[in-house]
Amino acid sequence: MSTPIIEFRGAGKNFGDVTALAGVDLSIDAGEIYAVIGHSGAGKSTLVRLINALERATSGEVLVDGVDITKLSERRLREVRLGIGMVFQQFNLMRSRTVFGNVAYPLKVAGWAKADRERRVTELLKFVGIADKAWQYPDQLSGGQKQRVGIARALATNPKILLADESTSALDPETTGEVLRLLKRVNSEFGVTIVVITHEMEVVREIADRVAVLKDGKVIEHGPVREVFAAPREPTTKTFVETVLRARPDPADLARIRERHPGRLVIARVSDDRRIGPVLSEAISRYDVRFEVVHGGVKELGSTSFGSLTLELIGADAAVDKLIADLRAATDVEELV
Ligand SMILES: Nc1ncnc2c1ncn2[C@@H]1O[C@H](COP(=O)(O)OP(=O)(O)OP(=O)(O)O)[C@@H](O)[C@H]1O
Repeated sequence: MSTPIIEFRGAGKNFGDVTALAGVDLSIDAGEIYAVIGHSGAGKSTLVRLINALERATSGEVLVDGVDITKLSERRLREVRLGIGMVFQQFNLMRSRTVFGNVAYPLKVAGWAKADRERRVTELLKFVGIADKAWQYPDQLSGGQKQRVGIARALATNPKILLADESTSALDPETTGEVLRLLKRVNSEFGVTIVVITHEMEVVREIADRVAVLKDGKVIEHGPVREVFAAPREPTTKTFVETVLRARPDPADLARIRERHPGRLVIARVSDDRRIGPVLSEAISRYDVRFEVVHGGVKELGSTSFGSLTLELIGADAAVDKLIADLRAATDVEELV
């Protein structure tokens, strides 16, 4: 049985007339990587800020390690916050301190002895791969290196939870990939629960076990990443998934496809458990319909693959209708009209 380390129970947050979060129910297990995705203004930062009580919920409960933190005094909250690390995309490093000094800072605040601090900082800088930069200043570092310092600093006091804000990504895609792989190591080697907020589905695909989609302050869909990718239900989720797959022809592609393919066009979602092969293999013999794959993309996710294929179906209208109906029994199919 997995144990929730963070639980939202009907949690809401209003800023005056603005409802940033409304009745959020969400449960994050110890040791998992949980992604929260949503467009700008959906409420992601607010959700994360409720976890370390930088904001207080205006309704409902937020449990961290079984304790409802909405009811705690500031003094008790400081203790809870010690168990939660935070990595900001804007880095928030102190420019006047060296890399070493930045990572050592939270240990100093927590009252660690000098020798212990030095040992811990050295170990952390090695772990994040910037031991050789210990005596440099933030301004001398690249974005990726700064992010590594931020991760080392966030891990300094051995938090159980790490909150990572990837939503205003200041890094190029390659560096983002390196940072995500580092976060994965933090999770697998130290068992740290990671909550990552993002507006990129590629980030979700690369790193997360489960994902929640936020829209207008509500969780509209959540589940294991593989399931959400294979069968997104809500239109917002479908759009996010499509940005990763790039499987849907954009209007310019579609215009070119139409010039060469006058038959009816459908987009079929495919995954390991949504196979269209059996239906298509009988297209000619059973339906007297020819088909051609005219566009598509299939990606790997863990041990499964998923994606979308755009097919041209050529045959009598009634026959094509029948084939589409049988494809629909196997998966989501959309006709492009
Ligand atoms: N301190 C605040 N005072 C007033 N309104 C706020 C405050 N913080 C957030 N909001 C509002 O709450 C809503 C959710 O904001 P939030 O920052 O949580 O969204 P987000 O999904 O993190 O967006 P982004 O991706 O742009 O950071 C928005 O309408 C925002 O304007």
